[in-house]
Amino acid sequence: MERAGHAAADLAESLAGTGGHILIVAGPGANGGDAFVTARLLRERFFAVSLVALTTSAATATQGADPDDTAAARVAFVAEGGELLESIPDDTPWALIIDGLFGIGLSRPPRERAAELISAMNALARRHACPVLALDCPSGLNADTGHAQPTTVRASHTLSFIAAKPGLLTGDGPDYCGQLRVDSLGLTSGAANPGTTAAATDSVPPREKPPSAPSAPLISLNTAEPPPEPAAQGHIIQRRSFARHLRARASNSHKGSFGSAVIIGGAPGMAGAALLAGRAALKLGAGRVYLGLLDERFGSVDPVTPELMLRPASSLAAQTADALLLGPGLGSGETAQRLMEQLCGGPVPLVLDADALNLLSTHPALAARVHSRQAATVLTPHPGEAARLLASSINAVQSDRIAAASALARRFNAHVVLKGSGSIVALADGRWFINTTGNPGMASGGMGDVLGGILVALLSQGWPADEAALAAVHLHGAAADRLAEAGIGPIGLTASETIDAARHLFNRWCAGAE
Ligand SMILES: NC(=O)C1=CN([C@@H]2O[C@H](COP(=O)(O)OP(=O)(O)OC[C@H]3O[C@@H](n4cnc5c(N)ncnc54)[C@H](O)[C@@H]3O)[C@@H](O)[C@H]2O)[C@@H](O)CC1
Ligand SMILES: [K+]
Repeated sequence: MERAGHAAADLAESLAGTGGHILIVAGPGANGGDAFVTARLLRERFFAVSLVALTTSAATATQGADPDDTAAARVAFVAEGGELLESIPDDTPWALIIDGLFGIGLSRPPRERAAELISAMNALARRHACPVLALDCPSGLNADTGHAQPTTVRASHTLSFIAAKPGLLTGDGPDYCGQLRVDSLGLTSGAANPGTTAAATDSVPPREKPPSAPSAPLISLNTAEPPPEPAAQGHIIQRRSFARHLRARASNSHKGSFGSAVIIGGAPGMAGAALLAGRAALKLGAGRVYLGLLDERFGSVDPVTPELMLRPASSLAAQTADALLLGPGLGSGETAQRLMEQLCGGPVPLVLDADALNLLSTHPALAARVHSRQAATVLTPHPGEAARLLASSINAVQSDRIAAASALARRFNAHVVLKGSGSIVALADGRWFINTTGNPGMASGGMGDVLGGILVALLSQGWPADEAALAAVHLHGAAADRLAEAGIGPIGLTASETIDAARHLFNRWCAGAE
């Protein structure tokens, strides 16, 4: 706690500037203890500190993880002349607000005085345009799941202690955390050095308790399935998670060296989805890309990308493929269903996206077939598709994205990419990863098709499906980030632009240029 307070005071000092007034809100547990230590240290550094405690009675400060430490921190603050205020002083021009109300111990929605303090912190930050530093986790955000309560501190900065928590990185987490820093407090070796950002350390700590609540809605489709067990440890996707496959191409290679990707989709009116996936597969290095369109009137050439080999979908069912993507614009008619039945049993890696996932959710025989596949399967649902697959609701999925992705991975014996802010990759063996690349510009039409195309391209080039899923998600987001940095997004970022940026970045990664 003392180390946490020192790390927080250092960051607070740099955020507050010189001589400003700092408001600190302290809760009843160890997060509040961190706040008392921070407050004491900032006073020692001559800052004007106003500390408001959720409970001003020391007797109630005994329920947290480390009650003795919290009580001692409170006593030390008071002993050095600090005052516990009942309410936030009016008319103070705050230079910084520090949220030490709740951390990982939030156990219920904030109500009454707790909710009032959170609302006041948010309102004062807006009024004074001052930064808000959340200690460990913004109060109101579930640090395990990334689910934010209606009343949650909207921090501009979050200093997370020891390691990043999964809920800071997915779902509502990134929006409420602002800039995230992780300080290991010297307690872990290697990656998580004090002051590093979350992206510099790839471990997120064990989930301390089973995912809250989702088990009932999430597993209602198959009651024989055991409730979701949290994996021992998750990871943040880093380039090193898949770097062993990033290599320059041999000079002595030909298009057969990089495999054939087959993409099936593009029902009438939805050819665009399949074309985007095809173009992504081509530009991310598949040797040959066959596009099986259900809309047979579309013709045999895409004039924009004549390299794509367009065929009637039915004729591609028997085509030799090294990897298969089923779903972009597939529709849900009988033809789509028949194609899925035909192709699901094949011996090559299979990516199921979009309408293919919807068919899976409504046809139990298809689901059984996918579960028993010998070759790898990757499912790439967005939260709505995940909810349908789990016979659940989008809210339930979003309230614990890691549990939802892991439940799908178990149910379908597949690797699962649950898309959205902080995409989750849950592998069939139980490991899970959070992706930290990407930006809101990716919430636009065709982005999912591009991800599917990148994925099938890597699979056709022989990448193992687990690392292909990690790489595709990470690259897709990194490409969009690169475009946003250049002002091509986040507003108005298009899926097509993301394909070209991903190609550029992938070549640089493979050349070891960055
Ligand atoms: N575990 C460790 O090794 C470290 C923990 N640290 C701090 O300890 C924190 C965890 O401490 P705690 O386990 O005490 O948990 P918290 O301090 O996050 O909160 C638990 C307390 O809040 C109360 N509470 C929870 N939800 C509430 C609600 N909605 N309304 C009113 N009261 C509510 C609980 O009854 C309990 O008293 C971390 O987030 C971090 O800030 C740091 O000091 C660093 C080291
Ligand atoms: K907090």
